[in-house]
Amino acid sequence: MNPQIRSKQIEQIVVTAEQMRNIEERIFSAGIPVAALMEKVAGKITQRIKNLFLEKSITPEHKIGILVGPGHNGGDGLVVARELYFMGYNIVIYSPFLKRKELTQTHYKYVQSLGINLSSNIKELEQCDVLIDGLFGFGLEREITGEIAEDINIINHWNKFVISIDLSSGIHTDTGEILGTAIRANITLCLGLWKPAFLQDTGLDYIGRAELIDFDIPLMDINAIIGESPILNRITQNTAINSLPLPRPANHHKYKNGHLLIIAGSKQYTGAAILAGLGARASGVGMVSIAVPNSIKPLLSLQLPEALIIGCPETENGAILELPENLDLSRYQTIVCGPGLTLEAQAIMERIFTANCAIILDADALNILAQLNPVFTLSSRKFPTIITPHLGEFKRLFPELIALEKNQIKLAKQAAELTGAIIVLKGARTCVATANQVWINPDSTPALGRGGSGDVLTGLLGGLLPPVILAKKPIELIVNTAVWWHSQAGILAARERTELGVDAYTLTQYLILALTQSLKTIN
Ligand SMILES: NC(=O)C1=CN([C@@H]2O[C@H](COP(=O)(O)OP(=O)(O)OC[C@H]3O[C@@H](n4cnc5c(N)ncnc54)[C@H](O)[C@@H]3O)[C@@H](O)[C@H]2O)[C@H](O)CC1
Ligand SMILES: [K+]
Repeated sequence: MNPQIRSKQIEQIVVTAEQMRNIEERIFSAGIPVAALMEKVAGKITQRIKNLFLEKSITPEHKIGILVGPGHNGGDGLVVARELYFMGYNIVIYSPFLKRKELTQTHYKYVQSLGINLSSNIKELEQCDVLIDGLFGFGLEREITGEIAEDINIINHWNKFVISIDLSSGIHTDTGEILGTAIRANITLCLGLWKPAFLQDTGLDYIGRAELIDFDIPLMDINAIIGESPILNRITQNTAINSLPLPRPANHHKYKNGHLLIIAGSKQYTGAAILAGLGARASGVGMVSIAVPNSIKPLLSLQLPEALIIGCPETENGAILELPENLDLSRYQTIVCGPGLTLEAQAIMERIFTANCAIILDADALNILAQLNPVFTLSSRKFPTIITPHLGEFKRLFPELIALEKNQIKLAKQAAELTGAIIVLKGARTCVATANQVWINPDSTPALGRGGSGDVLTGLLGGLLPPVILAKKPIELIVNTAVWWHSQAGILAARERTELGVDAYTLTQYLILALTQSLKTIN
């Protein structure tokens, strides 16, 4: 198979520890010997580590410490140690275990026979320039305690450059939770297929930069275990770009490209409406109408000359009191509601909840919804509903779920099952959940963690929906596209302006730039 096509398919897949074990079992029973596979995998890890050493100017004079666990993660570590030793690197192995799996023990015996330095004192690794962590991989199930936990804490305290094999030791493969303690890696080389730990906020600080090392597991074996439509999926550049309405049909006029209504803003939070409008601008939607309190209408017109600004009667404090009576909501394919509304805009919500088109609820619309029996309100909707809470808003909406579950992927999926809405649970690793599937955005930047960045996402998503709805296509995938695109803009802006330089307005200016760059690399 063409390696590029394979890589596009592989990068979308996520497997749990159990699924990985089952896939592994299939290929072992098909005939590849366990030792041969370990040799192949560790060879690929060694090659990648060698390149990382070149990038970091680490030469054979430097000292490399290898942490070796009792299972096959330790086995990988030992093969890497042996190969680096033969390349001339100065290696010291630390493996404080009395028992090892058979294959791991065999490799241990061999490195011993080669005379590679085996240390029994963690302090001796303090002289190392780099540490390679082969303590535990997807076989870790219980808490790390005792001497090995103390060792890990000492290692973390040293702040050395650490490369973890498969998973940073101590992280639970499926939940990303820290089991007692965990190695704080700079780079983690995930083996074969992505695991859920890489896609959740909990373990990210320990995983560092994540890279996938493909070792040619046949796709038929993967598919036999994960099925035709796997529940958990990674959003990739490929899936995101493919869902965009590009190229546009030559005969499309503005209304064929869809009409979005944004209901947002107040005297207090004027910027939120502007940012949502600028997010929508980048989507290429045919028409944007923005309903705001009357007093801020001139400001919106100035910032968004292409939009139709609808002034609404307002409360004493400058929030929307009601929508104009003659506002015909059936003209829009999508309504975005929420950014900067304040809780005072509660009176407009009944019309929004019963609107006969797709609605996207964000920010204050979610805070208002939280007071109105969210599960009942959302599940009563007859048209598509998307909600975009961060964890704080999610807690207010679904306190009963939060009481029983911590895992963000499960939480989002349960909320989608309960309500029938598409849940965009925002975080460092935003996930998009329907009742049947969850998609996770694997790449983002902490630069996006600031006020207004969510308003941009909501506007962008709002603008992307109408053409999809007009084309009568399913909307889930375009939600993924919005989440991915928004992050890519943040990543590009952070690269050019540092993580401090990505205010929400600047972010809007990077949306089209990020898309242009992606389109160049995908072709
Ligand atoms: N993915 C693949 O197909 C391949 C994976 N490889 C590597 O193998 C590991 C998984 O190996 P496994 O032996 O199943 O598990 P681990 O090495 O992660 O660890 C299990 C080992 O550790 C003991 N243990 C578990 N928890 C604890 C604890 N809290 N404290 C102490 N000891 C603990 C347990 O009893 C086992 O002995 C995978 O990550 C890859 O690195 C292959 O090399 C190639 C194919
Ligand atoms: K590891």
